[in-house]
Amino acid sequence: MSRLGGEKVEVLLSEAQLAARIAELGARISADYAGQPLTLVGVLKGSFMFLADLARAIDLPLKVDFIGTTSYQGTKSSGVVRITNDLSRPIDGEHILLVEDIVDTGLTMQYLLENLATRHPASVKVCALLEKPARAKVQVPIAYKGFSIPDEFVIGYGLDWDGRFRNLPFLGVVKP
Ligand SMILES: O=P(O)(O)OC[C@H]1O[C@H](OP(=O)(O)OP(=O)(O)O)[C@H](O)[C@@H]1O
Ligand SMILES: Nc1nc2[nH]cnc2c(=O)[nH]1
Repeated sequence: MSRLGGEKVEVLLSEAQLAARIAELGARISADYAGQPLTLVGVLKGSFMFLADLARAIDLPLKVDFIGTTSYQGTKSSGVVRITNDLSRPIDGEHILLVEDIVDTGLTMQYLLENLATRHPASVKVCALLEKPARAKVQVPIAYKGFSIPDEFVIGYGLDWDGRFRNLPFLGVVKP
């Protein structure tokens, strides 16, 4: 059995499309933060693959940390964001780039932006691989965005469906 586990999955963004866009984002981030110390904060679990590729596309002496959040059961947001793993150290005075796989309702990012602001960083911006504008419940400023996508539940490249499919190297949609 393959990593699709027998499900029919349609490719929305191929490995090559993801890689090309991430190279562009990395170049922009490298130029914008040149000469400044930058810390990438990956939002677990969904961002692990994106962060690994983005970090390698950024030509700066980076620091990397992670914060874990959860709010989805299956394909539904509970609306309540919970931190499952906190940052490993204080971030006061640091330039932070939150690295997120997807901004859907926007509730996770809104919660994290408010939470990190209380820790007195020098700046906090958002880099999101995907945005689903049709589902936004709150507006979140995304400084670096990979793709806007239609209102479909997507899987792969870090994103799960009930914990599975994070290891697909592309972004897909499950077909019935
Ligand atoms: O904009 P929102 O509607 O808040 O959705 C976005 C969040 O949902 C997913 O995380 P999830 O809570 O499923 O946890 P996971 O990353 O561990 O899969 C995704 O990784 C984002 O963090
Ligand atoms: N896997 C997955 N997680 C999400 N969290 C918020 N939106 C999505 C989505 O479309 N797919």
